[in-house]
Amino acid sequence: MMTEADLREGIVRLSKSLFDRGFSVGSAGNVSVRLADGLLITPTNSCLGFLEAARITKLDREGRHVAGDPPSKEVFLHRAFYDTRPQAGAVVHLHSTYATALSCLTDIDPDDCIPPLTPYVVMRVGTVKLLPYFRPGDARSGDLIRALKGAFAAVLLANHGPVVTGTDLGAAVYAAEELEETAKLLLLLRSCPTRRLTPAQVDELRTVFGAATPGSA
Ligand SMILES: O=C(CO)COP(=O)(O)O
Ligand SMILES: [Zn+2]
Repeated sequence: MMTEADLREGIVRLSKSLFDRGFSVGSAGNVSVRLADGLLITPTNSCLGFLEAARITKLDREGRHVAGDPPSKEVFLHRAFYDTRPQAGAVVHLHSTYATALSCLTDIDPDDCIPPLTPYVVMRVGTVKLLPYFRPGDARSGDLIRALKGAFAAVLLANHGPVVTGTDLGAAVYAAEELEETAKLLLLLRSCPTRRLTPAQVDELRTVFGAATPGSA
């Protein structure tokens, strides 16, 4: 069983890993984990590369500030996922370059904006819904996630970036990385005739690996 101290250290370590590899820049992005009595989330305006475990924000189950610095202004995105997906143990929001580029295109399918190009995006991420643009910190984006009733493990915020869940922080980070790499492939292949996995191939992955699909983590 991980202690709160372990989870704080995990947020510091994996957030730095994301930052060091260019998945976040400046003070963009935020990371949280679910606790039995609330959640831990990165403080607002913090850089994912330079977090301090003791300053990570703790909120209680009602969202009240219990410890650490003031929370990310996107905390409602994270709480919307925790409240609607019991299997979600962690949430990662990034402005990673290729996923954000994809989120700005006018011709992507809002119900399947990261189509099944490779097995791992099916296994780690599942179907991704595109949500309409609201400014960062506007609670209406949280309402849109709640309206999905937990059916998606990940969403793409239009002209902004991805919000990805996993059963624990490691799984959420892997899924965010897989989403970003698939967005990169989609953009690299944009002008090429491209083979996608067939529905039967997607179903096989879901059967064999219990892949991340709508309705699972
Ligand atoms: O990604 C961000 C806004 O969308 C960063 O916001 P915070 O610094 O408040 O976490
Ligand atoms: Zn953001």
